[in-house]
Amino acid sequence: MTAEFSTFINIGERTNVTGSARFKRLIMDGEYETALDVARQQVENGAQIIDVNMDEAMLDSVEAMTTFLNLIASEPDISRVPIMIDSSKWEVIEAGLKCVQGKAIVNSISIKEGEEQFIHQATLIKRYGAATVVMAFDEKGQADTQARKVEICQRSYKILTEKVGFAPEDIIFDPNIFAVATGIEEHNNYAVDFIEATREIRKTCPHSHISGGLSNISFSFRGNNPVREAMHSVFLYHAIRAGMDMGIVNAGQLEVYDEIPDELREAVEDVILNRRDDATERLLDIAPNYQGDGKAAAKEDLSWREASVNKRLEHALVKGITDYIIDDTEEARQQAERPLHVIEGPLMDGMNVVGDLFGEGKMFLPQVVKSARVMKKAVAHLQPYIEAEKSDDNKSAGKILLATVKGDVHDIGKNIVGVVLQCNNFEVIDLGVMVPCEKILQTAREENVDMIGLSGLITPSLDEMVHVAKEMERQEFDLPLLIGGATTSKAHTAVKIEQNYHAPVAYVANASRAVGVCQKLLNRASRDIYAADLAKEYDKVRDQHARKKPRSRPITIQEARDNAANVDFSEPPVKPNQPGVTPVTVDLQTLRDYIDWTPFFLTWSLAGKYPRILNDEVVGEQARTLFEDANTMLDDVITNNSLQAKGVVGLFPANRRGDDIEIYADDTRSTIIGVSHHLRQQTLKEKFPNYCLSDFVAEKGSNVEDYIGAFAVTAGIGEEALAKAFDQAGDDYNAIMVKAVADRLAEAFAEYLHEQVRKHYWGYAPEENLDNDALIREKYQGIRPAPGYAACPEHTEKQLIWDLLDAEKHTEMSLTESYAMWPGASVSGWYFSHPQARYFAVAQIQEDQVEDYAQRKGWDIDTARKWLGPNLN
Ligand SMILES: C[S@@+](CC[C@H](N)C(=O)[O-])C[C@H]1O[C@@H](n2cnc3c(N)ncnc32)[C@H](O)[C@@H]1O
Repeated sequence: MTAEFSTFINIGERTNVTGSARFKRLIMDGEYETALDVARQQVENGAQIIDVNMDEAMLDSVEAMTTFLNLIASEPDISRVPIMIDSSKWEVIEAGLKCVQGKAIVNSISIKEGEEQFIHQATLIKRYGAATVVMAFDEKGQADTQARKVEICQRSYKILTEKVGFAPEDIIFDPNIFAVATGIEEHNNYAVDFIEATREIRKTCPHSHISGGLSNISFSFRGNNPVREAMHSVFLYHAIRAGMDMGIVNAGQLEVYDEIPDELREAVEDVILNRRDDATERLLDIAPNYQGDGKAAAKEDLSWREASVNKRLEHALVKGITDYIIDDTEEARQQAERPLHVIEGPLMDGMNVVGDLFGEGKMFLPQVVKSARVMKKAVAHLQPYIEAEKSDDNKSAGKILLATVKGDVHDIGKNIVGVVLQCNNFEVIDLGVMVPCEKILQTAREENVDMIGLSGLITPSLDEMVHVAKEMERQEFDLPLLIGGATTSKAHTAVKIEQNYHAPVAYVANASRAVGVCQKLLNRASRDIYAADLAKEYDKVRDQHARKKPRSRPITIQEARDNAANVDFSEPPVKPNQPGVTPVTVDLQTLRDYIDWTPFFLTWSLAGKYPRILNDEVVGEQARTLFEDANTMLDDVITNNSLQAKGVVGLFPANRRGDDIEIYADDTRSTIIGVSHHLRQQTLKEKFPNYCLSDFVAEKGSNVEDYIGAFAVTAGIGEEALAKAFDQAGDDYNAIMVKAVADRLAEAFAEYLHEQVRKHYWGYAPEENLDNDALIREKYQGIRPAPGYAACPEHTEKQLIWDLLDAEKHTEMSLTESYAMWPGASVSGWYFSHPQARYFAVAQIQEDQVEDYAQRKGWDIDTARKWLGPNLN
């Protein structure tokens, strides 16, 4: 697998008031918490750095930058990526530097105002431990030619490293991407100037990085997206190979390099590489042909059937076409000396092409999973012949054991990693979900595996992974250990896991990284070098972690309570129409209309909002196929009744007592049937309250009779059996698809039931009339916070929901020892009806609250620390 694309760092740019109208409006209106969602979406969509810019004349930019960055600091899911502080005003940059605790990046400085100021600013940046973007700009202006770009960057590099003592790896040059094909002859070489300057700067300024804003290049083709996207793709293709390793690249504005029609690619390449004088005219001539649907013409093309059998196999693998695979495999078998040679030859060659295209960002995950399905079919066809030969010289790239750890049931991500590894000729032993440590280690021994990969989604799984690492050390294992899954991180791996185990431990951020990491770790020669690099990197992460200033100033729990949300209860809460516990059944056809499809595409690593994604220029075709497949699956499960949904809702009288909520049997409020415990934000808030969910329920003794709701829903009854059946038929794609669809149905059930509760069961919003889009955007009154999420991060509270609702009896849903819900496609939570109720993140809490919480829960302090671990420093 080639690494160029997978090491490219993508900078998110939506948190920029100059670039995003929506973000600007949110900031101008002071809606910072919603603006945070913009940042969060960027991270969820794969941005590895987020650029924050508050340069707007009507704004106090210093204040806006400070407020926003402080808010980001208390959102671990956002602040795990570095922040790029983007401003043309130095005071804004400095204000930003004061707020960011992790690694910040300044955007940007240059020698345009002279060396003295440059040195002064760089010295300050260095003091903050930040990296910086350096524009190719000097006293004479912005660099446009290769020579000027190189000269200014080299000069800046020399000053930074020699006079300021700046770490070269913290220098990111932006040698200016300018528009080409503008009709002005002097502009024709701009792309080449950038690419060649990049090559030279990377060579002469060791360890520095190169970045740039991609969309400028195609500016003159505004209005013709297919051509712009082809230009972006071609430019990036060459620039990355020359050493560009970062950039503002909107994935939605990028064509797959190999998919650009030949004629267009050639014309674009002529322009980008300035290969002929009439390049611009030629591109202008053909550009109109590619507007709109110009690319669709070749769809039904079966000409590939005329190629050689090896080429046909490759084509089928790359395109995921199963229709002819048995015939083609058989033809190849008859031509081969031995059946095994078909696997080792054309099939593996084809999979290598898939691996390379994926590694370069030219193929997407669902395509790879489909390729795997084709491969499996071919192998299944050959298997009897291979066995008849009694040959066992199977040359796998290595044997890898994968498992979701004890207490956790989530496995879509792990399954995808497994498929990707298999595509790359690794033998995968997948132990499934909820696998106890002993079983993992015992199987690893018995099967003599080369590596162990652990996965987990919920926070308690982090501790279980630490446990497995410690056990591996104690039992004297020497195998590399891979760590992955939604809540895992490089920081957690470095601080909590790696130190406990002497052999290599690697955090794998996503499926596309897995193959590269495994290959490096399984090759004896590269393993030691890679392991040493990893160890060094984790040392650095630990060091940064240890030196990290507290994210924001901690306050005592009393101070936090003194700044509780001021919630208005002058309007009496609505009494539920249907108090007590009510089981709910619903047919999947109804739920179908409530599905939020955007997360579905993300599961398959396709970023973009539904329905727009279906017409996205890059992933649109993939998204449409995937969407069609999901709907076929939905049709099937509905017709065959192979998945079922069950839920239960409970509405109870309740009042707040301190940070807890007492839940009563009936309106006499004399019998407490449960106490729901909550945590309060405990860092200094300048503009906001220190929220706790119980703030949204009226206080006991206030004479306000309030209520709370609880729910548990699943759409996963039948999910496991179905996934297993697909798995056994060698159809990983549909095995993953079932779970992805069941997950969507479960979330849809939660959305549907919440609406029913607002309008009927509780009935506090009987007139509500929202379409699905408005429901997804949570335009209704009230919230349904889910234990384990940021406002109520402590998972054991789910037990109370189970007890109050008798959830197991009504829904067949159960809780694991880590409080994961089984089946996987399940959702549970609380209902708060107050119009002021909102989501927030408890984030970091202090020892006094831990003690207080332990007392409220009846726990000893160690138990409290264990369950509150993710919110402790
Ligand atoms: C994870 S999304 C699920 C809905 C989304 N439309 C989907 O289909 O995936 C939003 C849900 O997560 C939970 N949630 C989000 N933020 C939360 C927070 N800060 N605290 C508690 N729960 C939260 C709530 O249950 C909310 O309804």
